[in-house]
Amino acid sequence: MTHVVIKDVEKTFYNKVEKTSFTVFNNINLTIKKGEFVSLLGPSGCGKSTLLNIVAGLDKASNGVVKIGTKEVSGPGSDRGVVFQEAALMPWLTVLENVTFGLKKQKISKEAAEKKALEYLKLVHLSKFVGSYPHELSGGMKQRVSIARALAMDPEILLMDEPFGALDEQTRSMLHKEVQFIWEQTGKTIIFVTHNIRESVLLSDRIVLMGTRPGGIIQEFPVNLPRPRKPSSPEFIKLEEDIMSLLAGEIEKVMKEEMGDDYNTKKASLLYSSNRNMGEHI
Ligand SMILES: Nc1ncnc2c1ncn2[C@@H]1O[C@H](COP(=O)(O)OP(=O)(O)OP(=O)(O)O)[C@@H](O)[C@H]1O
Repeated sequence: MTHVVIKDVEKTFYNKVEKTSFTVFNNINLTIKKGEFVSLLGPSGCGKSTLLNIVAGLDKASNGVVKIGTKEVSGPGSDRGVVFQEAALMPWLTVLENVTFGLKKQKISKEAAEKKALEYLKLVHLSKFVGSYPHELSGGMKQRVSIARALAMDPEILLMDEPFGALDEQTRSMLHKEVQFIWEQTGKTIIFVTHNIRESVLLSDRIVLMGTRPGGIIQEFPVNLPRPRKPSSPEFIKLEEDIMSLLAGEIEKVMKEEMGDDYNTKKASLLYSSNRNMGEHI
């Protein structure tokens, strides 16, 4: 069943002071099924976050429409929960209070809100930390609170914008397992932004590769590997390499543009072949 339809979407930013405009992408067409896990993958600046923000209703498309079911997106809504790279928890509230905070707008009793929050905190394995404050938690734990907070609102769709981008490798790997578990348990539709090829192959049903200058969808890759996936398996490595080779030119384009005279092909290939990150922090 179709869940999200992105039709002919374009985004152009206007700079009113300099009277210039910049089109991030145009003609984005994408259909996502109910319960599907889709990754938006691409080099820095290709517009992954912009597209996710348009689906979230936090930003407006310059042209085209986004529909959730039959309803056109015109702003944020409770049918979509967003998880950002930074957890953005309220430091003066406990873990439990942070999760129940968003539920206050829903017309449910305090007890029911707490029951719901506890249920999702259990799902992300934080039952022991309900009374802790954000500064007492690790980065990975904070991100799990923010996932629980989004899930407690019971959105149909979870929009995740590089949720593990700021975490160390071990924590990231643990959260990959958690997010797969959550997805299997809840059956949510997930749109997941990343520039990490391995992460996208590990998690998604389908990878939507985006390129830049001009921005758009380059290719879609269905990932038909059985779960749990093994990054060491030949099929996994083959898919990573197929994606990487397709995008090598894209990354080079971005790096050349951003580094100008400092660009060095040898250095670039060393930087990006080891972890298959596509132009992070350049
Ligand atoms: N509010 C804004 N005004 C002007 N330009 C913007 C605005 N937001 C984003 N951009 C530009 O749009 C382009 C796409 O940005 P976006 O953050 O969506 O890319 P991304 O693919 O998510 O990158 P990254 O992986 O680095 O987060 C960039 O060139 C960025 O500078």
